[in-house]
Amino acid sequence: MLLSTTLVCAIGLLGVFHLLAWIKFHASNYMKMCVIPGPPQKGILIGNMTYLQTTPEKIFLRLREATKNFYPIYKLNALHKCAANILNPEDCELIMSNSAHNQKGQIYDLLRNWLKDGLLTSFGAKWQTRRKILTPAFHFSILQQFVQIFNEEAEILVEDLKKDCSKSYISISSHITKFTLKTIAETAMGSKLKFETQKEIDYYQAVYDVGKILLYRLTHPWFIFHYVNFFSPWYLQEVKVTKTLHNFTREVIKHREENFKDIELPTEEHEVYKGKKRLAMLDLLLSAKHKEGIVENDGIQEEVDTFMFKGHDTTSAALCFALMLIASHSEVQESIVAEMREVLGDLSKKPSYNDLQNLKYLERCIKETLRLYPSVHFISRTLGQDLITTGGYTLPKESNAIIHIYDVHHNADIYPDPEKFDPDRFLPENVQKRHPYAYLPFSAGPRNCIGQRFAMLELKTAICAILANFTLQPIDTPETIILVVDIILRTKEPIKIKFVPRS
Ligand code: HEM
Repeated sequence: MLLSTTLVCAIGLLGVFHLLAWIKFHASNYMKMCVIPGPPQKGILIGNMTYLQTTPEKIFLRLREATKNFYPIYKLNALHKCAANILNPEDCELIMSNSAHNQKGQIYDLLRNWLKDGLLTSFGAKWQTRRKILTPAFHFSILQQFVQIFNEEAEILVEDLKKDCSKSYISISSHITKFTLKTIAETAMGSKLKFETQKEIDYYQAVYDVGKILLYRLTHPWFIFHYVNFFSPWYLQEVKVTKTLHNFTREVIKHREENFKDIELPTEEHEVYKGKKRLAMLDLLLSAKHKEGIVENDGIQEEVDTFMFKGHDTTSAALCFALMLIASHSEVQESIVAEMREVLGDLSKKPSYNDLQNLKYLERCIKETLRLYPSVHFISRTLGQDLITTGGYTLPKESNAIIHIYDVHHNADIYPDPEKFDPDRFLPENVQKRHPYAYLPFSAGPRNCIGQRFAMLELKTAICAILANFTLQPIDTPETIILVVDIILRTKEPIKIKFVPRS
């Protein structure tokens, strides 16, 4: 009896010590960050939650307003956490170039039910091993093979658009999302989706539903925290949708693994590059599992889910914005088509990998699209050590830093007349004049986007296929769309464009 009472007391005391240490740690971080300016708060706990608890379009505007008022840095508080919001290239560099700050910020907890601990969300040794396994999947010889898939899927997209082009406009986002989802499914998992079977339709619906749930959590920031999320009205729906997503990818992996022997995996690393057969990213993971035992089934699933998410939503948003900008700037559209004629000879020719590399003007248009509308408009890190910003503020170890890529890209001192669509900003001589961290659509430093060259090729292929078949006329324009905060930058309503068949 005495022993058990002593044990309970000891555990209780330990708990109290832990709690005190935890309070001391957060209070000390809070005090250090107090001096950073920021929007008005309502007490320590509520902080800026009410400032951010409004509609997604108003949150978007409030963030821009905060940038205007507090540049180059401001703080936001929620519960016991304080985040520094970083707006200038110099501080971005301090954080992104230093691998001590490689750990993602708390906001990524939103994604953990779905993506678990995949390449996007993991850090440390696990992230390093996975990045090493997956990097060969983006070697140029593998990307060369993917161009065929991009062309096949772009052709299906064009056929889809042809069915609707007699209408006065097409709301493009569902067409484009299907294209990018199918493209990533085939390249990442070796799986050709048609969205005809019930399982595929359910998966497509689940990808859509999970986006809505994540947006709800993002705009009700207390639900970002796991222990609070249990009380979210969407929690059970999130569990159900996540199960559908996981069941689908688990089955695809199982099927691919059963046929694993037929896939002719490379035996040496250099054979990955020489392989004549199309290799899906999943094959590299299966190879790592079977040959080296360095990744388990759960690990493979984390990565497949991560690639399905990161590989479709980002490119879909970028393609929608690019098409809107091209439709709204007829002179740019003509110049892209003129370049296509020059490089391809005949507009109906499917571009090869080399053709795509030679479409330099189109590349500048895509870069400028991603400047104006960076699909990933913010990223966040947990700082691995104290950091002193260029303005002299100390950001303590373990505090969160949010890098607002959107605001860096819209800074008038870096990009004069920042709302103007001007692809020539990306002429080499103009790029040279800017700070290397002034353009961050794919992030930068060790945790940059592994799929950036993949994305550029996919976007170019789709735009070529569309412009070879249609002239685009504007319905929505940069002036009429309403941008909203989401994990990915989106418009409030799907973008509308008129597609006129090219004679
Ligand atoms: C226009 C298209 C794309 C944009 C704008 C984009 C942007 C980004 C950004 C900003 C990051 C850093 C995220 C962070 O630090 O939190 C990132 C990471 C990542 N991206 Fe992309 N991405 C695009 C396309 C793709 C594609 C097509 C794939 C896959 C095929 C992909 C896979 C990933 C992965 C796996 C990561 C995590 C990398 C790591 O932490 O090691 N992305 N992307």
